[in-house]
Amino acid sequence: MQPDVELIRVTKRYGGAAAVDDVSLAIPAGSYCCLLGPSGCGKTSTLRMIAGHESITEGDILLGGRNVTDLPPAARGTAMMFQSYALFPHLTALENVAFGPRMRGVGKAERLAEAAEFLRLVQLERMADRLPAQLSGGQQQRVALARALITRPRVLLLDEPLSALDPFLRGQMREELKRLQRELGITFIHVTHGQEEAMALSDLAVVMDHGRIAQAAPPREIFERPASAFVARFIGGHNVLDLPEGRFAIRTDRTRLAPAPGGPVLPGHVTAVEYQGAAVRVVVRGAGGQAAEALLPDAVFHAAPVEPGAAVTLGWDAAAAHPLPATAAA
Ligand SMILES: Nc1ncnc2c1ncn2[C@@H]1O[C@H](COP(=O)(O)OP(=O)(O)OP(=O)(O)O)[C@@H](O)[C@H]1O
Repeated sequence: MQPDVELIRVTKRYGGAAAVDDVSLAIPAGSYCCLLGPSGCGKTSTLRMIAGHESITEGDILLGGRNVTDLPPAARGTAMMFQSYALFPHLTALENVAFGPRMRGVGKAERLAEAAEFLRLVQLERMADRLPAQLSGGQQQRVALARALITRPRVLLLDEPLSALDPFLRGQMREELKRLQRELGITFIHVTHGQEEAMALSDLAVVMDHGRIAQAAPPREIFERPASAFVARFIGGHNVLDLPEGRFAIRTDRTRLAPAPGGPVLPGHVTAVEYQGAAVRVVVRGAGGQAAEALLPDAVFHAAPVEPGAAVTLGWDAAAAHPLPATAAA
């Protein structure tokens, strides 16, 4: 299938430094793509270049096979949803959603009917007459979403859409975004700091580091086969260990406080024990000062509990150790 969005050797320089450095990426049509990485890695610059809000220093961006590199935002077929919802405070929810069609000259009755349909899509039809100040953060965000979707974009761009919400609302809104993307069948590109968010949402997760793509793959592949120590550390859930056989990423949930028969081991001392409900996280300072941890099912931990200071030997099945390139920084 032809990719919906294609970045071909895209670079963005602000002054001298490259914020996005020779990035190539193909995002399949109708997929949920998350751009993730630490602060300053170039996620937002990449999104803004796709939207047309930022010029491209070098390279090309194709949307649906069309080169949009030099097109203004409105001519691209994208819509952007921002972290701050940027609703008009003096307009009702319905009028906010109807704003796009109003600008396009759609008649009042028609645009309000269309806006009502999109408010229904985000399950907010009962709040149609409220002003933004009379809505919760999550509700305001749904209005912003409806306002972006009413323009019928082929690609919806979302810049940290969940970061202003409390954890409960964030979970709800996450489900909502995924449902909408599935129902509408359009491509979503979503910038996030959060690996959990990217894991939950994406068909394609793109981990960025210093303006480059560290790995682009379905989230399960990234979790099971991180391409570098940076990726393994960033997505979490892994110990990155330098062993005599080389450098490995070993999932913390496959690490135990006992040697696996014939498997590798790391002796050390417990430095912290953190109860997490279904699991207990045991942090260990291993031989040579390497930090590692074991995420144990609660029953396993409580069958043989340990305390900080205890001498332990971490073990794992040899098959659970994923080899990493030795040169990877970070
Ligand atoms: N308008 C600008 N002028 C100069 N430098 C910029 C500008 N916008 C971004 N940068 C720099 O480009 C780099 C990438 O920034 P960008 O906002 O794309 O990163 P990010 O991954 O989205 O970060 P965050 O998660 O903090 O939003 C950073 O080093 C940033 O300081």
